[in-house]
Amino acid sequence: MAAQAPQETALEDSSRDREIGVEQEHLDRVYQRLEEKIHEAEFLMNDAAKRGQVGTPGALAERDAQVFRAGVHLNRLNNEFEDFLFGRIDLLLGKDGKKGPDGAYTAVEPAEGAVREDNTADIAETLHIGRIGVLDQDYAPLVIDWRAPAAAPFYRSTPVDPGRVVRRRVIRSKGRRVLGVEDDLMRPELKAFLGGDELAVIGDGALMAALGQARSHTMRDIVASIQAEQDLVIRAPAASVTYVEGGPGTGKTAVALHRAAYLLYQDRRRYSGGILIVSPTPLLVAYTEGVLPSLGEEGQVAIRAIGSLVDGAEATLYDAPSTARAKGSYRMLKVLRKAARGALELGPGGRAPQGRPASGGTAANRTGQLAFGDDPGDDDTGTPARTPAGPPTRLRVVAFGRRLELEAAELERVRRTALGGTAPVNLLRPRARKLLLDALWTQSGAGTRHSDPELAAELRSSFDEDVSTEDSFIAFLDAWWPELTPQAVLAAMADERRLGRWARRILNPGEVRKVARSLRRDGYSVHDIAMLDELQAILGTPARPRKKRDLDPLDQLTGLEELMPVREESQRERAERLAAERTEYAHVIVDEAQDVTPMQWRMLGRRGRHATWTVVGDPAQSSWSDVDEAAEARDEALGTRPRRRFQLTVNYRNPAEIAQLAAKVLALAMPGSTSPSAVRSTGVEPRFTVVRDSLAQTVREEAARLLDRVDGTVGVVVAMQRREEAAKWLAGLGDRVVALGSLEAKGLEYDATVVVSPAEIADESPAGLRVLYVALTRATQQLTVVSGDRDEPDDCGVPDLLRD
Ligand SMILES: Nc1ncnc2c1ncn2[C@@H]1O[C@H](COP(=O)(O)OP(=O)(O)OP(=O)(O)O)[C@@H](O)[C@H]1O
Repeated sequence: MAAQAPQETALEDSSRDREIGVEQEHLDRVYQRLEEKIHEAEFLMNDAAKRGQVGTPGALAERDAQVFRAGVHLNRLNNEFEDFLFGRIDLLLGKDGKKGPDGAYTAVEPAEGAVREDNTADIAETLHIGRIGVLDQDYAPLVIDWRAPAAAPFYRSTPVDPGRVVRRRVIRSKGRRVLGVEDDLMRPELKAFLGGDELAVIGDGALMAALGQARSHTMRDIVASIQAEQDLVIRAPAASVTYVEGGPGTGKTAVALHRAAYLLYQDRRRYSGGILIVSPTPLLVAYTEGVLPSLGEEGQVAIRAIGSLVDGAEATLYDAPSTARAKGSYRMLKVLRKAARGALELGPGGRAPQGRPASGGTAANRTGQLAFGDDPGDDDTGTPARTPAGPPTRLRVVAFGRRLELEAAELERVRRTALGGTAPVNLLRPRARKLLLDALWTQSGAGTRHSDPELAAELRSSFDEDVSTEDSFIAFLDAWWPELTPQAVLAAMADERRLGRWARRILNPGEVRKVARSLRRDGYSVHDIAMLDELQAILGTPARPRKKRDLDPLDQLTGLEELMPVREESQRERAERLAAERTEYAHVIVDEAQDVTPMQWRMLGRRGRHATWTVVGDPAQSSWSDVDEAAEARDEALGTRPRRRFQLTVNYRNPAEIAQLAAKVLALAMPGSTSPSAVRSTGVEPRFTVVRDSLAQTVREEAARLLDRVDGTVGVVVAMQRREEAAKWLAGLGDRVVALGSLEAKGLEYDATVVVSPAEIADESPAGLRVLYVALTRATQQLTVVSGDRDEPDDCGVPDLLRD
């Protein structure tokens, strides 16, 4: 942390106070203006409400639009009131005298002669940067929105390439009080004057101050200290695919979130189609979702875990690595295609296999349409405990006074014909119905009765009408070609024998057994969610008549029903409703993209068919074993859109001491790759210890020790198989400490971490070394490694994997 130097002189103190006073004055003006704007917005809303429900439709439309705009504005102002102002730049005169829409001069480079020959210059423009823009009564900028072009130099300017910036200042405030300022000089060689006084320079680096702060359970925004290489990504044009790679702690997640806010600001209309941010775990969603509201967005951005992308199903279970490999790979696609068609033949009427959720889980329960007859039981063999009810094997109807009958073989032929091609199975039902009617018509012989085509057609149509309204025909069709749901097909795959049939020559018998067994559990894994989504695409959703929302007659009159929810719903409810209704997005941001499996890429691809993309990841942290197959799937999902690649190179999270240790594992996991350079050092080396009395006791003591040493959070990272017991080890230590499995640690960070048995973590999956690399890079200050026997620690407790 950038503590104040003890030898700071009284003179320095007084110039600091003076500069704080200057910024306080400005902040007071800004708040005064904000209050005026809030009153304006409130007045607008009240006034519009008072005008009541009278007037022409046009006037009512105008009223509602006004209420809508005022509501959004008010909400924003209220949200942004805290720590509103955070930056300032002092600039030289620009090349031309042109101003942009935000009232600031647009030139990036200084005018000739802006710096005098004796290396002195005058500050020609001062801009304050904040979370949203504020203009004064004369439309001069009091605060520039951080996403506006005029704010870019605040992030981009460096001493090597300063542009017009002389001094860059970060302002720290709480509520309405300015607490401190930190300056960086971009042109240290220059003597610059502002209003006749020499420009003051205070403090020693805002970035270091930000990085040293204690961590909480939620992420903070980094608007005040975005670095130049990060800013390039945040402001990259949205066209096509922006691909960002960088090691742990380089700010990929932070950059992705700020980019969402930036894109919305740049082109709100275009992104009203929604921005989807996909995170690997609900833990990471919870950690990051607070960042966006503080960036001034209200609802167009959905942050979802990859296991929560399918409505009505939520991933709560983990798959063993080998099961996950089978479920996530492209091979599963072929299995699902077979299963979707095969499931038709099972027919309705039985009950869902044991173990699927009793409510909300199986299609049978949710839609009442379908349940399968057999139950795999819980044993490893997957032997069916009962035979399926099966589809009906005979169709009997009476038409034109004759009894007609289709037997099993004929029905099978009709089914095959109907299933030909690749159309979604559920959408083929009308075709199957037509083919059945054709077969019955042929059997009736009625087609030969008339040579006149018009009469023949009439006869056929009345035949179709008669048969298809007959109760026995309707019941048959429902049983023989039921509408399948993804959940029901997945439930059908829980039967090992059946899955073995559908997966013949695609999965090996061991995989079939593991996948079937995993599908008999109560709940879903992230991989199941991608399978459900794929099945939805394979099955298709038959069109249904749309239910009309109950509308106020006045809304219908004005045609403004879309605006009404603003008055009825909170912003959050509205955002949730929009997110739930949305299936495709205008921009998709994928965080931790290195872990996305081929099947998951297909799921994401369906949500961004017409989208632009930001894909953020680090191959060295990938927990997915077949990196090439995932890359192929990613390329397929992103299509042929051109890619723009960025690399982030600086590690802002880990101190050098921890980064150096993690680099040893990186060298094993991905020989030849370079680690990002750590930006700071704490002087505290990682601590190594071995199990003393018991693993539980040792870990507990080490966690308690770290809780004493840091102000913020402590994370205890264990192999996935230990995560439940680890939570018990920490009981009673308070909520600053948490236990998490290695895969859950992805993307998160803590002040200090205890990594328990590197060997256990590394041995847990084929990508184990990369998972260990993730585990070792979570701490912002201190790291303790606890070794068990399996780690083969040396005399100093250093495990084999972490030795030189
Ligand atoms: N410019 C910055 N100013 C202040 N803090 C920053 C900056 N960039 C990154 N950080 C901080 O560094 C930490 C790491 O950032 P982030 O989690 O976005 O990294 P990441 O690249 O996604 O890491 P990982 O790959 O390990 O998940 C966060 O605490 C973030 O706030």
